[in-house]
Amino acid sequence: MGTFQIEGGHQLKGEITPQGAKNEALQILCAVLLTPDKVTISNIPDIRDVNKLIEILRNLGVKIQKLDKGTYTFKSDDLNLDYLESERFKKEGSGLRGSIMIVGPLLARFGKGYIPRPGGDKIGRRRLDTHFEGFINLGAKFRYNKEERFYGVEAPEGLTGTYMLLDEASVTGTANIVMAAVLAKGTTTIYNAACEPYLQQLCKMLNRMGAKISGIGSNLLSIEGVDALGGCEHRVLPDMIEIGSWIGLAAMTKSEITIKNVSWENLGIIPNTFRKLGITVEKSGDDIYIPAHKDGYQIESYIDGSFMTIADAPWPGFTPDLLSIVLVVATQARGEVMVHQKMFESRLFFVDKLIDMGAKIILCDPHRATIIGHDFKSTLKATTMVSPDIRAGISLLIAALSAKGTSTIHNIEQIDRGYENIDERLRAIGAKIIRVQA
Ligand SMILES: CC(=O)N[C@H]1[C@@H](OP(=O)(O)OP(=O)(O)OC[C@H]2O[C@@H](n3ccc(=O)[nH]c3=O)[C@H](O)[C@@H]2O)O[C@H](CO)[C@@H](O)[C@@H]1O
Ligand SMILES: C=C(OP(=O)(O)O)C(=O)O
Repeated sequence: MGTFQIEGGHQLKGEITPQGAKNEALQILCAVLLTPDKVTISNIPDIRDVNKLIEILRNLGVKIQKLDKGTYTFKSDDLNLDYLESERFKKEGSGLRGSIMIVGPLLARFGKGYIPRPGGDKIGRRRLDTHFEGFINLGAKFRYNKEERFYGVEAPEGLTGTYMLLDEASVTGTANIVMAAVLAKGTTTIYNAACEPYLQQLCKMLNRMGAKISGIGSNLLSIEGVDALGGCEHRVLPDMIEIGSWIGLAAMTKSEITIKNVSWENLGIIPNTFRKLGITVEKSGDDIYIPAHKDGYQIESYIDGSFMTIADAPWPGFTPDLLSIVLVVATQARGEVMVHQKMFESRLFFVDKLIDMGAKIILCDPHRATIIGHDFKSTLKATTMVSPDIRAGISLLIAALSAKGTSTIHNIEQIDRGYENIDERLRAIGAKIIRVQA
């Protein structure tokens, strides 16, 4: 278990460039399985989850070449499908959430797809029904081995397009079904589709490969099946969750930070949500400029004067992956806010650690926390903590950077899952953080 030691209380200053988006990269990497031709992808983040998925692709027989930092070519012309039934795959496939998205492309191209129960954050129930109901709708046969927690779908005769109304707008579920439908016979219509920029990027990439997808960016996708897909080039967008994390970090440490090349048009409601906390988020070309909040930041209230709530929702709503950051930033705001995490039932428990550090938070129930900000009149106290999941981890790190004294965060592998080289990048803007090897 790796550890960070963080000396808090220092203002940071400078520029930070976001990495490529983790959740987009996981989808895009799975899409390389849909064609025997070469696919070139750039801006792939060098993070644990992505590297694990690249390893799975390699073990599946995908020929992978690294051209440059973040740029790889993939060629899936001679796959080793036996790997899917190996003990090794059972271990490697369950190491991350994103591995679930190899099933759709494999089913579409080879008539079968298998996956052990995927990993990812332990933040509540993470069911896969939407994925498999989608495949079944397309004509696949489904089986599940309860003992081994191993899922399988098969369609030796191929898939057939149909209309489907998803039971929820699942992000990875929509990506999986889209990747299966692009090679199905006939037209598939997916209503209540997720439409995060991750998915928009995936659909645009698939169209460049020869797919016929319309409705991109909406919750109604239409996919006219084609016989085969070819190669393409694709660049992963900057990671909007990292961008939100840096906005929170700047405000909470009263630092002046420029976040470079953020792709503003793909940030949706994120900048405005931080503005509701009173944070100045300035657009400067394609950068975000956050001035030092010397006088703190004041949480807005609603027009009628009632209490602000920040809640998650499928895109274009506010992503659940930034609620933990909103929560930690609110601990030093002027005013009160309720954070309502609707999607996941175990994602707010980390507030205990913030309370230990001196934050004023009431956990109303597993989904809702009320935060009363200190307005910097009292700083958080340094402590020792364990990172329970990726976003709680970064939130605790932000808390530690703002706290008085030296904090220790264990289990930083959770943070490394999604943040590239975070200690070095934070040191470059003045943070006092060191990585202590396990
Ligand atoms: C690898 C990857 O891309 N992971 C992301 C993906 O996970 P993932 O695709 O696993 O998450 P899903 O979109 O399937 O669902 C997330 C949770 O929200 C619930 N739910 C979902 C849709 C809805 O309309 N109502 C609802 O309550 C689901 O029951 C589930 O508990 O999307 C999540 C939701 O944005 C993000 O937190 C994860 O970072
Ligand atoms: C929940 C997350 O990731 P995963 O779905 O990979 O667990 C996240 O990125 O916040």
